[in-house]
Amino acid sequence: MDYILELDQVSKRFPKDGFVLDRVSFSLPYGAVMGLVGQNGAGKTTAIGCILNTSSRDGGTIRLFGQEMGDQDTAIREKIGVVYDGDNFPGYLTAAQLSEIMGGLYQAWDPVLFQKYLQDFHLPAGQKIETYSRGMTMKLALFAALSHHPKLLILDEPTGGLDPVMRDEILDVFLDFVQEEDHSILLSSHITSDLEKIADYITFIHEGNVLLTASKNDLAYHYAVMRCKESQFDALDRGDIIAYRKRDFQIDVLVSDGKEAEKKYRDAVLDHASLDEIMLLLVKGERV
Ligand SMILES: Nc1ncnc2c1ncn2[C@@H]1O[C@H](COP(=O)(O)OP(=O)(O)OP(=O)(O)O)[C@@H](O)[C@H]1O
Repeated sequence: MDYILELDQVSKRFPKDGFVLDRVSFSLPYGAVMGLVGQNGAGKTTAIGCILNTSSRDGGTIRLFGQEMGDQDTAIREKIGVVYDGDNFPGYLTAAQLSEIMGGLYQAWDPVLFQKYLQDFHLPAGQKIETYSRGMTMKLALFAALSHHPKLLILDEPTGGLDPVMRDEILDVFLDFVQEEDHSILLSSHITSDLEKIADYITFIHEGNVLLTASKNDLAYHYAVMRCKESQFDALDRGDIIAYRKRDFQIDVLVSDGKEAEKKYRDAVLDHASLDEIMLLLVKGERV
């Protein structure tokens, strides 16, 4: 399989607060959307900073479009559209002025496409960006990222703080973007329902470590939560248990192959594992 983005054992330390991004590895294929999920402070933004080379790393390799990106690598940067959580542009600019500035930064800047986005999504070109609502600002950032014809979109919490209608509109723009088979998206998000809708792959990150990286189909069709009594839990092969959590009257056990588990443990009760529940079990659960 060809990958648009590959992280291999990427590490980054912040000695002052003791945070370590610890040998993070994952790969994003062409034509796919990967969701980077994790709690606040898990290391998502740090990982994105390493990918974009805005943050130096202490170890590991990152390949974009099959190459390692150097500091002056404008050709690779041209092919990446980036949207950060929060303010992406100075508020005193209008969208029309922003278009002129972007034209100077990106060879492939397409003012006609940018203008079309502004019109289609009712963003006033002559109004200062600081007067935009949060949703309008996020849309503007996304359209600016798309208007230099990138192949890879990297989005840090692009739908955070948006209402469901606005989120849905933005998710549709993402889905439209990945219709092209050489386009991919890496997005970090806390909103697992968004990822259920658009992600093909999910990477769970916790305290700087990748806990799990898998295709969403694999998670949806194979991963399951087994509800066990204590005696059933004791009889499980330890190798079948990814993580477990003791509750009042049962033990929830995350397994990677629900159908196998159903065959093997005839009296087992198995439920579909939602992203939220997988995350909860990986983060709060215990390992054997
Ligand atoms: N420039 C920095 N200097 C020192 N510590 C930093 C710096 N940037 C991030 N950190 C620390 O690294 C850890 C991971 O932060 P990061 O922003 O990557 O997490 P995140 O998963 O993106 O969180 P959130 O969902 O809240 O945005 C945190 O403990 C944070 O304090």
